[in-house]
Amino acid sequence: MDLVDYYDNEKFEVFKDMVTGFVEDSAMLRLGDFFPLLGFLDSPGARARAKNRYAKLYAVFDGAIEERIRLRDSKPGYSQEFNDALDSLLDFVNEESSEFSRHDVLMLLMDLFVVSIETTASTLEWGMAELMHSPTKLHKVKEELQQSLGKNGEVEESHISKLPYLNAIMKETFRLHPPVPLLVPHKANEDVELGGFTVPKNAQVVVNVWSIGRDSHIWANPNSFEPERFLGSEIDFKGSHFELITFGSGRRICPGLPLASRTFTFILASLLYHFNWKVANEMNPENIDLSHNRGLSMNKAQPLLLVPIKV
Ligand code: HEM
Repeated sequence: MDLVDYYDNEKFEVFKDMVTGFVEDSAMLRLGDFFPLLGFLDSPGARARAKNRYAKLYAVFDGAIEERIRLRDSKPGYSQEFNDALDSLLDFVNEESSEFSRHDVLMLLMDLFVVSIETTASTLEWGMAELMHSPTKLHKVKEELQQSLGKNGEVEESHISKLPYLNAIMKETFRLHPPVPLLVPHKANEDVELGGFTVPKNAQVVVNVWSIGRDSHIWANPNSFEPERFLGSEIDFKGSHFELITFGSGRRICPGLPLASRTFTFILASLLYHFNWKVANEMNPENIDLSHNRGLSMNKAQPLLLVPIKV
């Protein structure tokens, strides 16, 4: 399903603005959602703005589904012209006694495109920014790639598990820059004793993974980007090491974890193996701004502007 035309920059920009605008407005909304008492601090109109953006995104996906259904209906024996995820999902809806509806397809696509794009893109931007800011680490990962892939190789998924430094960079990026810093609100099913406190039944529980990632009782030099800390370490982000739960843990752990981690490493490896990079506007890499934006989303305050140089 093509929501943006790769060669139509304008259409791409419109869609990108819709997604980023929706995420920004939702992040602003969240203060009152997480801490009801602080709801009065929420920007007036933010909820209405987010609703409006949501409605626009909804219309884009609804339109794309409608168009595909029309195409399928107009061609008897439609032979899956696109043969993509949307075709498979619609086939599934059409199966006899299927409990999966067209509305479910729409919601799934919204999750896939909105939740997954922003989170993965944000961590990739942070990973690149941290590496540009630390030339020795950048050099180290490029060397690892060169040694593993040789001179004229192609990055394949099968290479990734054999690149320990690249994997350590991913974990370090997830630790320092979790794109969902407070996870999503959970509710206690029953009274729970936790670290000497009682969490009463039905209490809303907010987990601050951002501060866990920067806790000096857990991590040495917590604010510093040091992928080396993960070399030879068992700590992973798959939900059983509570010092690194960027994707949550337990039953509601992010279902996109396998896709996100593969996408992160694959794209980062490809960008670093095939290109050298310099910061735009002749800026010294040491001066890259590494601050987060205001609000509760953890995007970079200033977008990272880099110029690729083909290797
Ligand atoms: C770096 C990338 C990502 C991060 C850090 C991330 C993180 C998270 C977190 C923290 C949650 C809430 C977990 C909780 O309840 O405690 C979540 C939920 C979710 N994520 Fe992700 N995510 C990422 C990418 C993705 C991708 C690629 C997809 C889809 C392909 C995805 C789909 C979802 C969905 C559908 C939920 C809701 C699950 C539920 O409510 O049971 N995420 N994610």
